[in-house]
Amino acid sequence: MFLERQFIEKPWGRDDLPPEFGALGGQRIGEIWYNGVGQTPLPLLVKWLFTSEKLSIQVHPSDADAQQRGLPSGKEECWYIVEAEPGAVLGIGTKRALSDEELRAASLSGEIEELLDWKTVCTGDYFYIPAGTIHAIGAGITLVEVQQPADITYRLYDYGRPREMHLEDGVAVAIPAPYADARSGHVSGNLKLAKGPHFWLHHIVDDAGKGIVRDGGPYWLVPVSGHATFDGKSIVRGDCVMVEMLEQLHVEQNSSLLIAGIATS
Ligand SMILES: O=P(O)(O)OC[C@H]1O[C@](O)(CO)[C@@H](O)[C@@H]1O
Repeated sequence: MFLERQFIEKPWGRDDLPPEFGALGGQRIGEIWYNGVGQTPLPLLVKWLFTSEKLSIQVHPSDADAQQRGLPSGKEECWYIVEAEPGAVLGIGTKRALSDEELRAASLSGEIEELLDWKTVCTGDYFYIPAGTIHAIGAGITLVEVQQPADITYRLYDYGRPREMHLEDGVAVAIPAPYADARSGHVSGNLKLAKGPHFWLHHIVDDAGKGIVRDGGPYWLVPVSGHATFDGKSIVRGDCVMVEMLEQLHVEQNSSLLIAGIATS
């Protein structure tokens, strides 16, 4: 099933998306969400993000934090960098551990921007972002994000943009400490990128890569570059296809395709 695109406007988005993502009528699009028929939400949310400015410095709740607030689930996410302008950065974790009071004060003053640990990124970098991690995606980046299907972001700092802030919830759920998650790195071949309690993400570059996928379907196929077919039909960058089996998937040599699925163990 080819999933339906939902275009989300964001102040940090772009009005010049590559043509394969569809006509946008001059809107400033930050995200494309991939939903089921009639825009039905699915148990995993795949997004493309396109940035021209920094996103808010933010944090997401864990399942337990979300449930305490009457929300069905928290939000963990994983990023794969598709393109990054030279010098483009992501902020993940803080340079040192902070107390709640320090985090609150730094968020109010903007000092949080200097306390965040910014890293230069390039095509092929990936990061699993556990709930509670303070983070911000920088400008000039195109990435694929796979996440729990919960639209809950607590903004700690937004560079003065006139958007809603969530300081108290953000401070309550944040774990303000250096990022040290082993589910991060740089990939160019067939590799299991990350597995969390809710979902997993693999990167494959040819048909042999299908062999590393041990978990059952459904599978979300996200072509990034090169050429792939499913059941004889071309699937190209801009598509996201949900399938039950991988037998009919063919990935040409030196392509780049992400496969995501729901964690069952
Ligand atoms: O608050 P902002 O800056 O719009 O950022 C929200 C976005 O950030 C992300 O959590 C990525 O970090 C997206 O999933 C989410 O839609």
